[in-house]
Amino acid sequence: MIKATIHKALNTAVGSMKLNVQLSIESGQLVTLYGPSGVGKTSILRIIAGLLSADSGQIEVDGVFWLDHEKKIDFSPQQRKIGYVFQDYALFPNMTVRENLEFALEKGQDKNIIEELISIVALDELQNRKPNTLSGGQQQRVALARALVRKPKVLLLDEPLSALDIKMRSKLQDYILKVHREYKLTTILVSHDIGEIIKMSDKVYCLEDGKVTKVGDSLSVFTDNRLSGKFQFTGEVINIESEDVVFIVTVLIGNNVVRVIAQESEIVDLAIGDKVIVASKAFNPVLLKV
Ligand SMILES: Nc1ncnc2c1ncn2[C@@H]1O[C@H](COP(=O)(O)OP(=O)(O)OP(=O)(O)O)[C@@H](O)[C@H]1O
Repeated sequence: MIKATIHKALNTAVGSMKLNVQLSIESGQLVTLYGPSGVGKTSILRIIAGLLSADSGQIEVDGVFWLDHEKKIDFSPQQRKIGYVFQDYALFPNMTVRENLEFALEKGQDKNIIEELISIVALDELQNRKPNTLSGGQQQRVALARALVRKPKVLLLDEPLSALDIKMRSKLQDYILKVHREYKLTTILVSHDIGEIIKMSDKVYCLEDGKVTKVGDSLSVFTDNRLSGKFQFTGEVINIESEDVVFIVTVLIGNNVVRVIAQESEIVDLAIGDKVIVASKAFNPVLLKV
């Protein structure tokens, strides 16, 4: 179980912002941090990893305090059992896939973990290649495997899939879920993709201006239980046009474009770029802003 209380004054482009969050994550859960750019999601991950110091707070993982500001406990990043995957892979370009993994081994650590990880994320054929000869998805599989070499308890994923196309994302989501379950990890993911969040997470924390505004299981957080439809898709509004007495809202769902007829009352709050849920209600499509 991870219990964290984090306080940190951050300097944003428009002045200072106080990061004040409390997280409570059961062991084995996959939890997502969701919110607009600049609300402090990466800072939370970096503070948990020990890469950024909090002004005050506590981080307790399975009964061990990694951080207790009052008691002056502050574990180094090496002492925290963390695996960290970034959006930009951050692999060593001059090393092969296998060497990238071996470099992460601790002194004296059993090397069998390397074979195991190569096999679990299907890197057998690629293990002697250099990162710049691999696709983004393949590189991210290497980064994921590398983050697991030291057998972390906690896996931190900072928008790991946002540079990948939809097909690759879906494949990588499956790999992440596989390792999350197989290694019984507690995983914290940062993601903007609501479909991804619903597919992957047990719980989601919505953040605004450094504070948690909503927390719960992903489906109820994003639908607010307002919908009982048989299907629900999330997408982004790419056009709104009026036609006679109704409006046509064009929504990009994955790589499909869907046109939904809407009443004026449904579109008053809606703008291009908004995330929406398209669902069914009594056989009619309905739109709901997320
Ligand atoms: N070490 C630091 N000290 C003070 N302020 C910082 C520090 N690191 C980041 N910030 C500021 O904190 C704010 C939040 O940044 P952060 O990267 O945590 O947001 P985010 O929610 O992850 O955003 P994005 O989705 O764009 O990655 C930014 O305005 C950033 O400039």
